[in-house]
Amino acid sequence: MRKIVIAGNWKMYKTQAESEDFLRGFLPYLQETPEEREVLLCPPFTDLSGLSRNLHGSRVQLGAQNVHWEEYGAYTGEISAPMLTEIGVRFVIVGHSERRQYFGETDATVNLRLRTAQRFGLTPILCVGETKEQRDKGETESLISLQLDKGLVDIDQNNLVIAYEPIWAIGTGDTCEAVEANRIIGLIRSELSNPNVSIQYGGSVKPNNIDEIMAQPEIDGVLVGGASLEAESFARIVNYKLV
Ligand SMILES: O=C[C@H](O)COP(=O)(O)O
Repeated sequence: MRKIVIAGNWKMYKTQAESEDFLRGFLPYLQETPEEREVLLCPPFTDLSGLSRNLHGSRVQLGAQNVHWEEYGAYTGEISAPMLTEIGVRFVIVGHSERRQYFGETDATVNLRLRTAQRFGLTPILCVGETKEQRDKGETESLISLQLDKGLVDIDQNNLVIAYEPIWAIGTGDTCEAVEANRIIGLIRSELSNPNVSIQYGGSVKPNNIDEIMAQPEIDGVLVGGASLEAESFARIVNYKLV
């Protein structure tokens, strides 16, 4: 049985005080959320401890936006898996296109981070996706295959979420057609040894397109950036309607 995982990736937004404000507005909406939907917030590192305390006893899980592959060491600016698990973090985003684009993340380092996340009991969310240029050249399928082949070496597919995020759809308002996202996610699934891995769509998911996206049979959730920053908008996404 594939799980529905709906995650908000706050990227580099929200101070600790702002994150607490968000929570006060957001939590009441979860009374309407069907039990089987897993709800996840991935805030900046500085918000994790405070949110972890405030989320105690709630159904919202916490995710980090990155994790280093070593358990500890002289790696200025990085964060380790035990530091995250100690404060109640359960998920971690790995290989987001912004990490690949701005911080030199490669499929090889993505694989190292995935391995370490799993070794310490975190569930990684592996992000894959193509640029506009790669899509225009017809390279989408081969590029994603390569990202999966290299990223998933020796990875346990029983403790994994994948997010398909076409880079041209991130933060642009230019959502990938739901049917096309469904097609690519179906292709991703066909390359996995475990067909029950939850596969999310990410890229300009909004309250006005969530119902159509979640109506697609291959799509098991969403990874939401901008629209997860405001309580009411993320609540509408989490409480999507079955159409
Ligand atoms: O991780 C989330 C994605 O990058 C999507 O961001 P967005 O919803 O602002 O397009």
